[in-house]
Amino acid sequence: MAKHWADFQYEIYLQGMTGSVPRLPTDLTRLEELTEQRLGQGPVGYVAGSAGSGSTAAANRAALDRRRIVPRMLRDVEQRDLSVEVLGRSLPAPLALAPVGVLSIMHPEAEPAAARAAAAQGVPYILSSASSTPMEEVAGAMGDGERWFQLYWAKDREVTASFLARAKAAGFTALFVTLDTPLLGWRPRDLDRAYLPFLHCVGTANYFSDPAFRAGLAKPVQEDPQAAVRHFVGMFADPAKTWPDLAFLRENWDGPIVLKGVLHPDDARRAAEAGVDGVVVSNHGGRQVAGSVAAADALPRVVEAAGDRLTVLFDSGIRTGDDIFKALALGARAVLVGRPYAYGLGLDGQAGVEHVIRCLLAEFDLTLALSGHSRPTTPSADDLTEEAR
Ligand SMILES: Cc1cc2nc3c(=O)[nH]c(=O)nc-3n(C[C@H](O)[C@H](O)[C@H](O)COP(=O)(O)O)c2cc1C
Ligand SMILES: O=C(O)C(=O)c1ccccc1
Repeated sequence: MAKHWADFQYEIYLQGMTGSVPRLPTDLTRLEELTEQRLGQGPVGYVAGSAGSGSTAAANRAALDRRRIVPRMLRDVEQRDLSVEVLGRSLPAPLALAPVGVLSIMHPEAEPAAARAAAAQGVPYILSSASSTPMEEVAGAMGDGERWFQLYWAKDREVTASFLARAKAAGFTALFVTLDTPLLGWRPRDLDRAYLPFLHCVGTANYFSDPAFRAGLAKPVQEDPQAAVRHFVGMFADPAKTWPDLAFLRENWDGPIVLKGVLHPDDARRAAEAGVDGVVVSNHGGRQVAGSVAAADALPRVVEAAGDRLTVLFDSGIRTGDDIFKALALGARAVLVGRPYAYGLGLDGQAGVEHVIRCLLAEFDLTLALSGHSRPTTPSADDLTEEAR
C-alpha cells in the first residue's frame, strides 16, 4: 500500500495530545515573515525578492489563485498513490526541491542540510551550480537520495565541462540547464542594499572550488575574493548562447537533460527538436523578467506544444498543496518549490526543510482526495474553473 502523505496530519494531532505543537507554521505562506524576523532583511530580501516592482512574482500567485478547484464527490479516494514517473524514475510524489543558490545565507549547514531533508523524504534534490557548498560534499550528504544537477551554462567551455564531469562522478543523474538567467535580472531589493550574496560564501562555494574556474583567476580566491566574485559574475552565464549550442551539452551529458525556464510554446518545440527530455515551465519565481507572463498562464500552451515528446515540470509560486493540484491539472507532471524550503532551512535547518516537504505533500494528498482523485496523474482542466481577472 502506498504511503499516505496526509498521515502527517494525524501525527501532528497525536503529538498535540502530549502537549507539543509543530515548531514551524503549517501555513507555509507565513515562513517569509518569520525568516525575516530571524535573519534580517539582507538575506531574506535576496530570497524573497524578484525583478522590478515584483509584478511577475505577483502575477504567478494571481494566476494560481484565479484558478479554483471544483471538487468531485463519491469517487472512492480511500487508497491513494502519489507516485509519478519523472525522467525514468519513480518519485514518491510529484515534487522536487528547486535549485536555489548560496543557501549559506539562510543556514550554516546550507545545501547539505536541504539535500539531506530531500533524501530523508524521498524527494529529488536539484543542486544549484551556484551552491555555497562543493557538489561532492552535497552528494556525500545524500546517501542514495535522488540528485539532479542544475547547470548555469558558463561562458568558459572548460568550466562547463569540468562541472559536467564532476556532477557525473558525484552521482547526479539528470541535468537541469537554466536558460532564463543569461544575465541577472534587475532586482531593486538587492540593488538598494547593494547586497550580492556571493562574497558570503566565497571560501566554500561550488564555483570557487572548481579547478577550471580557479585556473581563470589571476590570484587565489583567498587573496582577492572580490576579484573572484567579479570573475564569477562575468562568466557564470553566457548571453551569447543560441539553440545550436545545446549540442555541446547533449554530447557531454549521458543522462536526461531538462531545460529550465521555458515559457513560449515555440521554445518547447525547439527543445523537443534539440532532443532534450523535458522542460521546466518557470519564470524563475519572478526574479528575471518583470512584467512577464505568469508561469501558470504559460503552462497549458507549453504542455500542448510538448505533446508526449517532453516531460513538463512547473515552478514559480507554488506555496500550498492546492497549488500543486492546480499545476498538475494544467498539465505539469510534477512541480518544483523554491523559496518555501529556503525559509524552512533558515528557520530550522534540515528539520525545517522536512517540515516544508511534509506540509506541502500532506496538503496536496488531502486536496487530491477531497477533490475526488486518488492519483496525481488524473486531475485535468476539467477540475478547474477560472475566475474573471
Ligand atoms: C534565492 C534563490 C536562488 C535561486 N538560485 C537559482 C539557481 O541557482 N539556479 C536556478 O536555476 N534557479 C535558481 N532559483 C530559481 C528557483 O530554482 C525556482 O525557479 C524558483 O525559486 C521557483 O519559484 P518559487 O520560489 O516561487 O517556488 C533561485 C531562486 C531563489 C529564490
Ligand atoms: O538569484 C537567483 O535567482 C539565481 O538564480 C542565482 C544566480 C547566480 C548565483 C546564484 C543564484
